[in-house]
Amino acid sequence: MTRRITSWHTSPSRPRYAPPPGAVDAHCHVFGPKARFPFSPKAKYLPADAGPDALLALRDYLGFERNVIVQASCHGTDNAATLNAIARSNGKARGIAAVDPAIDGAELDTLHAGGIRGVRFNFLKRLVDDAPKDRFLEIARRIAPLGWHVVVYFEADILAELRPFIDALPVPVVIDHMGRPDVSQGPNSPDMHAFRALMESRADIWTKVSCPDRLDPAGPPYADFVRAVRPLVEDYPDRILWGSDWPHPNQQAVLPDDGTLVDVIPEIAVTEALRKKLLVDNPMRLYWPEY
Ligand SMILES: O=C(O)/C=C(\CC(=O)C(=O)O)C(=O)O
Repeated sequence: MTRRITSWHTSPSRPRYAPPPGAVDAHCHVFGPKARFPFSPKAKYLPADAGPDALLALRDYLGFERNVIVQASCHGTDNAATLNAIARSNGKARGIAAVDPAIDGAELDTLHAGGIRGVRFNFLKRLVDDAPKDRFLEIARRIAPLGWHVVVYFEADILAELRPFIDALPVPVVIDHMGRPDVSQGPNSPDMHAFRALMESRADIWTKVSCPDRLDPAGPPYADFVRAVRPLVEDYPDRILWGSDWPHPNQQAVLPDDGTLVDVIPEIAVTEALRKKLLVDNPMRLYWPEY
């Protein structure tokens, strides 16, 4: 693995849809820059640099005000690149870390001071070597006093197996990309039923209604994604978040156009009130509760 990959569009279109003032892109990443923030020896992909300058420029270009930067697996449990990007944002970014179970209280406090508000548990076998549930539960117990939450990333085929683990998490839970359902099966598919059962199981589970590019291989205008996801937005308006997923790790086969992704927002959240919850009120409640 030596060739560094570019998974993002270098000249995305300008979206037709203008997000409301204060809009938050609640799922994005940074890669490096590698010279300062080397990738993990265990990284499953080796991306080109996609650092804070590019992220913040894209934020402005797309009409957003804030970012939630999620530690990408290529940086392992060294959160320095994510912390650097948060520090560069002038208070307009917060983050989600990946941590080792051995992390001590002082290190957690340092992460909190640097803008981290949760940890991510990644269950995708192509991205991580192991995902030890018992150790993840230990971490979740450790972060509870900080008021943090956990972000869980998995694919639909392991949701049933993960349910006891998710049920046992003692802090709020955010599910990435709705647990990657097969959206081509529509809004009433077995995947969507299982996911809705999870959303019903407790009041503090949230989800990101994001990544049409990953979930809908038919591509723009992502009609299957819109058909499957719109009812979810309407049924859980206070527990949904949206994220661009820039720089789209591993999406180099078909580079997603970020402007087109933003234009999906009014298709899944069809009223101004829903869009304000999705893009402003909900992420602010979770990531900037002091406002
Ligand atoms: O960020 C995403 O949504 C998805 C990823 C990458 C990732 O999560 C990581 O590297 O940590 C993926 O599916 O390859």
